[in-house]
Amino acid sequence: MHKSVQDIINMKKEKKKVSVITGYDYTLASLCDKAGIDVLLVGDSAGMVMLGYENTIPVTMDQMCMFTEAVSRARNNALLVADLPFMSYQASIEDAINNSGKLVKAGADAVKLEGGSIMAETISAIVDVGIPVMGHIGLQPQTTMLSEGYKVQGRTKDTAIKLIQDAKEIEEAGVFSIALEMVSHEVAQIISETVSIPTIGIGSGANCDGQVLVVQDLLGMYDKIKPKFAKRYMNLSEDIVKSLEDYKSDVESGTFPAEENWFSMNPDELKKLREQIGS
Ligand SMILES: Nc1nc(=O)c2c([nH]1)NC[C@@H]1CN(c3ccc(C(=O)N[C@@H](CCC(=O)O)C(=O)O)cc3)CN21
Ligand SMILES: CC(C)C(=O)C(=O)O
Ligand SMILES: [Mg+2]
Repeated sequence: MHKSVQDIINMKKEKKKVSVITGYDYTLASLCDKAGIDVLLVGDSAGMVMLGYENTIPVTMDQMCMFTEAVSRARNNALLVADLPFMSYQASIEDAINNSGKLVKAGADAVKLEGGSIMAETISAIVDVGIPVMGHIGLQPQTTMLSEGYKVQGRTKDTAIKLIQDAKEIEEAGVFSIALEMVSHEVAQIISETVSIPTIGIGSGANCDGQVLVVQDLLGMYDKIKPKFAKRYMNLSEDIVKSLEDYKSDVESGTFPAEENWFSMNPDELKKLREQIGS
């Protein structure tokens, strides 16, 4: 049986750090699950990493459902959380509930949405119908059209107080965990000490209750943005390009395919064929 929302909540009490990976496809999600990652997040960053958009704004519910279905076929162990994409929950509580239901039917155990106190009512409405919600405060990529890009949040006293207040209000509204994206590490620590549910940091320092990274960032295969928090455990792009160059050169030289890569007829059948067609 895979991990439950309650298992993740309990990890904070047991002082165990929660490992979260954002992934979108069957193949990589299978490997994440095999590695024992606690939570697989089907993030709306899929729009950038899988579909090549500039930001997460264009991502649709249909796309999120497709990625969620793919990851759900891969997981045996992890909890599966899916992002509600831009405009799938902001316009009305009815939208939020309907679209959360779609992600659950696609295989998610919980949904994640961006926003602090202004989302409190929406969060409790989704939780009330029986769908667990992960919060997401700090940098909110779905609202960066209003600001100047992907910047650190909570560096001043007043923005810090707002973030702490947001965390408390969404905890009160019923989230089981809160993603803290690009929050100054001091504020992330205060929030983590204040709320009783696990905080999951990305670019928010070491005192969060867990960490999240995008799998393609971790493997070093997404080169378009290189945020300082995205530690590269491999430089897979280099290896992939090298392998593809080797393949191209093997095709051109005739080194590939070799005998081990092809299939033969039954020799008797080949003989009969030759006789019949006279070759
Ligand atoms: N592949 C990928 N990884 C992510 O972590 C990610 C996405 N996509 N898409 C959605 C958001 C956008 N994120 C981003 C994107 C860029 C920066 C960035 O450029 N950061 C710089 C500037 C920090 C500053 O000084 O304000 C950095 O050096 O970290 C940060 C977060 C995080 N999320
Ligand atoms: C980075 C995480 C928190 C996310 O929201 C995403 O991958 O979309
Ligand atoms: Mg997201």
